[in-house]
Amino acid sequence: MTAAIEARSLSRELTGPVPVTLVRDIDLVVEPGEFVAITGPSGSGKSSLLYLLGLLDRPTGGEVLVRGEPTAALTPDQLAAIRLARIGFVFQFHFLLPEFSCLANVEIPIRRLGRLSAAQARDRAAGLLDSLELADHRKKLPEQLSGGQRQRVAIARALANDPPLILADEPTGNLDTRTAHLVFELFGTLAREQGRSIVVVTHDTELAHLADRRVHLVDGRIVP
Ligand SMILES: Nc1ncnc2c1ncn2[C@@H]1O[C@H](COP(=O)(O)OP(=O)(O)OP(=O)(O)O)[C@@H](O)[C@H]1O
Repeated sequence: MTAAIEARSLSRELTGPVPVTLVRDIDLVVEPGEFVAITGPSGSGKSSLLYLLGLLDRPTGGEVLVRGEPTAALTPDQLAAIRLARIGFVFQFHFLLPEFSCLANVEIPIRRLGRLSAAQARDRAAGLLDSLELADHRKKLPEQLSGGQRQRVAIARALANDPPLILADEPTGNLDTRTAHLVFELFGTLAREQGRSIVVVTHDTELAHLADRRVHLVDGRIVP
């Protein structure tokens, strides 16, 4: 099986008067349908690794392969095209557009992809919200929802491009324990039932146990 995403000897250093190593020598393979949690203390490099896997940052050593394809030689436009086609991002802060309804927040990125008519885009956005049990909240503004509901809208938006890979950086950092569990269970469902690969950064080791596998970072390295 071709890995959804793979890191080979991945390193990221910042040069300057005091060089900083964000991640060092990371080898990681994430298979289709696999749900992986990246854990580790604050400052251990979790976000840095996720940004590299998401092609939002470039490594200074090693490489990232998407579906077995090397990415090192690609231009910024080519990297953006891969992100658009293959990766959905979820962040700690939902970044929903406050003046638009939940439906519009999901519909707008679908329309930007330019593949569907306005009516089809609206139907798809509504379907995504329904599948995340947000059917009753389509017309509401983000501020009218709870934190967990808002994060579910953000996940629906991340699914706009039907990505085989979802990368999430502390998506439950703002949520209470019960809601955080529900969000992790949702990721598990997206992996098991829809075959998507999910990589979630969390400092919460209990939540991480809801993933199929845990990768623990200390000082930018994977430790057993
Ligand atoms: N642009 C930067 N300049 C200098 N140091 C940086 C920069 N970005 C990250 N760092 C440092 O690199 C290390 C790794 O940061 P990173 O955000 O990846 O860790 P993290 O495990 O996600 O932390 P947290 O759980 O606190 O979000 C930290 O020590 C951080 O201070």
